[in-house]
Amino acid sequence: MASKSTIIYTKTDEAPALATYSLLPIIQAFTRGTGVDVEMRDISLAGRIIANFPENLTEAQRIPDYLSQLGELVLAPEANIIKLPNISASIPQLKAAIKELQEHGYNVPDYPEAPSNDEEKAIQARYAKVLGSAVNPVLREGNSDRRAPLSVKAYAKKHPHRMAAWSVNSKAHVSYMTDGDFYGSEQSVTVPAATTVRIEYVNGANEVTVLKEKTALLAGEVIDTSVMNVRKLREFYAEQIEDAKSQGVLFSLHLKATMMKISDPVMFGHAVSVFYKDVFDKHGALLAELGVNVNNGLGDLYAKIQTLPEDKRAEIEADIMAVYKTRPELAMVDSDKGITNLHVPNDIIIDASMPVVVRDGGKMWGPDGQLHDCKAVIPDRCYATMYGEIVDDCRKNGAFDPSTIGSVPNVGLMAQKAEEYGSHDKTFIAPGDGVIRVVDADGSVLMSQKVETGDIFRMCQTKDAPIRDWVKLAVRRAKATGAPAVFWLDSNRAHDAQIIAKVNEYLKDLDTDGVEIKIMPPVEAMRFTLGRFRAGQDTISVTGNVLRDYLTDLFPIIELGTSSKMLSIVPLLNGGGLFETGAGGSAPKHVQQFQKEGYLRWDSLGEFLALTASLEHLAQTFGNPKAQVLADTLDQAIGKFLENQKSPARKVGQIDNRGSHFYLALYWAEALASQDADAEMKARFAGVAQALAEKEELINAELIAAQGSPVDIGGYYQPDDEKTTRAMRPSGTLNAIINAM
Ligand SMILES: NC(=O)C1=CN([C@@H]2O[C@H](COP(=O)(O)OP(=O)(O)OC[C@H]3O[C@@H](n4cnc5c(N)ncnc54)[C@H](OP(=O)(O)O)[C@@H]3O)[C@@H](O)[C@H]2O)C=CC1
Ligand SMILES: O=C(O)CCC(=O)C(=O)O
Ligand SMILES: [Mg+2]
Repeated sequence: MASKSTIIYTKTDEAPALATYSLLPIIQAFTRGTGVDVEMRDISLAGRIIANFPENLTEAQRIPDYLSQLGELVLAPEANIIKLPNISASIPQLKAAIKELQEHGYNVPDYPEAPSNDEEKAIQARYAKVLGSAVNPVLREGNSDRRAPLSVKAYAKKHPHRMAAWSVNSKAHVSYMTDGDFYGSEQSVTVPAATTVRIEYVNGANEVTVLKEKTALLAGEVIDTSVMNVRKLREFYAEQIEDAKSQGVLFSLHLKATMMKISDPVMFGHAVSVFYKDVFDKHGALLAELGVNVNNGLGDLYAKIQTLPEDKRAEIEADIMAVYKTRPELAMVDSDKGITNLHVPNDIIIDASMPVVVRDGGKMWGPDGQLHDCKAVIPDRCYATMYGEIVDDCRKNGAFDPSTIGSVPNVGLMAQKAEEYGSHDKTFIAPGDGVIRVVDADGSVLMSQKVETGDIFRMCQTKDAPIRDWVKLAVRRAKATGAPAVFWLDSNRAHDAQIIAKVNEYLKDLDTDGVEIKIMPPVEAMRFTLGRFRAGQDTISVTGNVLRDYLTDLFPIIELGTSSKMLSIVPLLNGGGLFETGAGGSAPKHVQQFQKEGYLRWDSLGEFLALTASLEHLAQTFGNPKAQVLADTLDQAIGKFLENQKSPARKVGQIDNRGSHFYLALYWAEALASQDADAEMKARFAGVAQALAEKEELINAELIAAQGSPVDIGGYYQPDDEKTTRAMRPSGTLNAIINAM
């Protein structure tokens, strides 16, 4: 396990993993001899699959269960982790990763989609630990503090990114259910003392089936239950499909099937089977026989009908094409390849997809490869209404101007799997009509929800200590910035009502002198925040976990063009630090471009910012002055990096991720050579700075020469180390300088 001055740097997936091959050697070279060790831990999707099946693998193939180890480390005060974005895998992605590992000679088992015996059930249970958002909830043992650093915000104002115009006649809008959703059914209680509860289903004949035997609760913990009525959900989808058709707008669906890995794939699946109803009406029995799972998208149907005789397969494919004649056009992911919003559940993910609708003037890509007004379907009212508000605001007031708008940082409640984050093992599909209820250890029924067959029941839990910490963090940020802090809480939501009571109570214990604090339901909070935003004023959003996720992509994408430039800190409850690299994800499109044309447009600014915060935390916690020098000089280097516009561009022939790392190294070495706080470091880095500066032209030439043709990295989920190192470190001149440090 890590020693006190160790920074753990995570190996993850896709674009950030590629960037790591280039950036980590530079970081390790710069920290050498300073008492700071930077060690890598593999928590990639492939690494986590491997870690869960050691007995199937050779000694050389095995990877320790680093995620569990880090899950323990975050409880310790010395924790210092730089966490890069990772894939939260949908089932199609998990299957693809397994297939790739098998092709690489790893004897990991197939994913049993419909386990038929105990052995298969055990395998599925092991894979469940790898599926979906399986990393972040384990590491986020603290609440979330995400904001645009002042230098980054100033840069964005000076160099505003392009925002598409909004027309007052735009037909873009957000559609949500009016009843039968999670919002409408929520119940919530706060338990006064520690206890355990049982979740059980009771059918019409009063027969009880236990769904989850025991859930331990701490004193003061808030629990809530809610139900999505799927009959009403399907009616809603059908109406919205018709409405999109009659309005002539694209139909789009925005869910979080990756993070909300149990409930949202089911909601996604209902959209697929309603949209392609004619196909399922006609071929339902055959498709069921083939094991088609609509929750995995239409892509699953296409994959499974490949085994059919040619004429049958062609008939089904023709019936799919016929659907498009009667339905509205779908929002597209890749119109050239005919990949729609409903193809897989992980292509359009709400936190990243809705901000792009706002950025692009209310439009999404249509089947013709052009942008069109869209209907954004977000079934549950808990969070949909605030998106409705921002879309309406843009239609009324036009596009936001990044050169003048304010900033909306976020303080998010997420520690210890707060709210929906911890609901996965308490989400059930109702086996029949009846009730699902939560029963206390003493036999009293705490909550009872009416369900119909197939309904989605969800229970969440939110511990008291994280809530106290979150309120404290909000006040701290408001004091530090002078910006008002708005708690986005809706007293009409049962869960929020419980949280509001706690917020009001805990605020009394804090020094709130001179701090403006408000509590508003999401729609009003959005209205209030946007008014200030357009006037160039900053407003802190203080939210639960889901709004944390949504707002920390939404506002950064409007303000900065991408959420990857955010400072994203998780002050761990026990004193350690988790430093996330931006607020965005692992950018799969960037990998496609890299493989096709040897150009990586991934911006590592999030890594730079996280590293600065991590070094600073280490310096202050363990009194390491060299780490403070590294942090201060890195901060200066980032300033110069922004000023000189050394972020990756987008096209071959221009600076890419690798070139941006070179400039960071150059500026960091120059700043170290110019400081006077540490003479030894000053002397050591003088030579490095000089060598890098002298070779600037040659290094750039070598880096640009590596672009422009396809790159083979030997795998997508498990790239080959040697091939990827070669691809990501193509400048012999730069490597020689870094390796000699
Ligand atoms: N913290 C975490 O671990 C998170 C993980 N994820 C995971 O990431 C994957 C992809 O999610 P997705 O919804 O596509 O969202 P992403 O944020 O990964 O990507 C959406 C778009 O944002 C832009 N972008 C994101 N990061 C960068 C960057 N560093 N530099 C430049 N541009 C960037 C890119 O735009 P453009 O194409 O215009 O360049 C990219 O195509 C999923 O598997 C998801 O589960 C998602 C969020 C957080
Ligand atoms: O854990 C996940 O699946 C995604 C997390 C995310 O999007 C975020 O924290 O912003
Ligand atoms: Mg997010």
